[in-house]
Amino acid sequence: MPEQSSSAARTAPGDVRTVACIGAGVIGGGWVAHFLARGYDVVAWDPAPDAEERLRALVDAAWPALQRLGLAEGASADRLRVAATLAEAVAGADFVQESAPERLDLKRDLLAEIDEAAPAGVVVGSSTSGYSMTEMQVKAARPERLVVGHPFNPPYLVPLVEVVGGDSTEDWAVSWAAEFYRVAGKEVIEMDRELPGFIGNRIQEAAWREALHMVANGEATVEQIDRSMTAGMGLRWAFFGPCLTFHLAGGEGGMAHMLDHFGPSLKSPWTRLEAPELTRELRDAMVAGTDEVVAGRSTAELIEQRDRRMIAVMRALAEVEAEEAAQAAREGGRG
Ligand SMILES: NC(=O)C1=CN([C@@H]2O[C@H](COP(=O)(O)OP(=O)(O)OC[C@H]3O[C@@H](n4cnc5c(N)ncnc54)[C@H](O)[C@@H]3O)[C@@H](O)[C@H]2O)C=CC1
Ligand SMILES: C[N+](C)(C)CC(=O)CC(=O)[O-]
Repeated sequence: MPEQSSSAARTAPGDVRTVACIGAGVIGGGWVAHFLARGYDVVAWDPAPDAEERLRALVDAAWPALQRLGLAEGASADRLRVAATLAEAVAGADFVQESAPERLDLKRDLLAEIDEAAPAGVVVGSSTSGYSMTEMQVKAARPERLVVGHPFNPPYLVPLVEVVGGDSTEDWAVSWAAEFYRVAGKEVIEMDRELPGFIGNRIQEAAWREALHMVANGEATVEQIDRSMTAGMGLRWAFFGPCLTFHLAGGEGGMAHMLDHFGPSLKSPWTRLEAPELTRELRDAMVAGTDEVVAGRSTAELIEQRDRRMIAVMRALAEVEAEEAAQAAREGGRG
């Protein structure tokens, strides 16, 4: 990590008033809706000729859901301004979120352009799905303030954002970005090191690649694959991640028993991914890490919490599905 530069953030995370969003497609538009709903002024820029029309349509479509979730004081879709140039968009920004296409060459040039135009001390977050900031910040004159702020679609509903700097990013910028995203209502994972694909995408890409293999080999249909998630583990993963879920697979014996019982299955052809050796060190690390998440709750308490939350998720889904079915019936049984 480079020496701390004399520059530090121009604005405290809690004093941000204006956010610039560069790139206003699926994700950039979702960020615009999120920041507007959290009560910020948002200035967007996107080179596409129809970008403003698309952007305002996306915000208008998202707004009812955001109103149901609860808008911040002073939040208004009217606080969106679309700038004619990138420089105009970032000139008065307290924070910049980049959401341009996932192309390394484009990100490098764009981050350098944003860096040149944005005031000193303004942190810039990239929505990149998997590039490291180290490889993206190579053309920037002031790379110390560039971080990854990887969201999940749609950013205005899915709370997670993964934050990590590059080799030329300074610690203050990573800490500032993590704190700003929290203040802006996001759930932050501040990573200790760069990892291609960060955390969430590595997990979901593993599932995604298996899904593609199964379809390619005629082993499962798209419908079966999606239903295996929505009627299976997806219900659990909304509130217990894969580790805590498998802790309960071990019953009273927890993660330790689960690994001892199902450890040999790691070598079964259940996946095309190479399994790690289940060493004693890995076993102990999984048990210790899970114990931290368990935080003293008994298996009975966890089972009760799991079942209560799963019933809540299932009831909420059933309620929405009944409303959708009734709506479809009113509309003449739309397919
Ligand atoms: N789509 C998704 O589910 C997610 C995407 N991301 C990341 O967000 C970023 C944007 O992805 P999407 O919104 O899906 O793509 P998109 O294609 O929907 O939007 C990209 C936007 O960037 C604009 N653009 C093109 N060249 C540009 C430039 N030089 N400067 C500024 N804007 C430019 C385009 O006009 C377009 O509106 C990518 O880095 C992607 O990996 C992150 C999380 C989820
Ligand atoms: C498909 N994707 C890799 C761009 C998805 C993400 O990056 C995160 C998400 O929204 O699932």
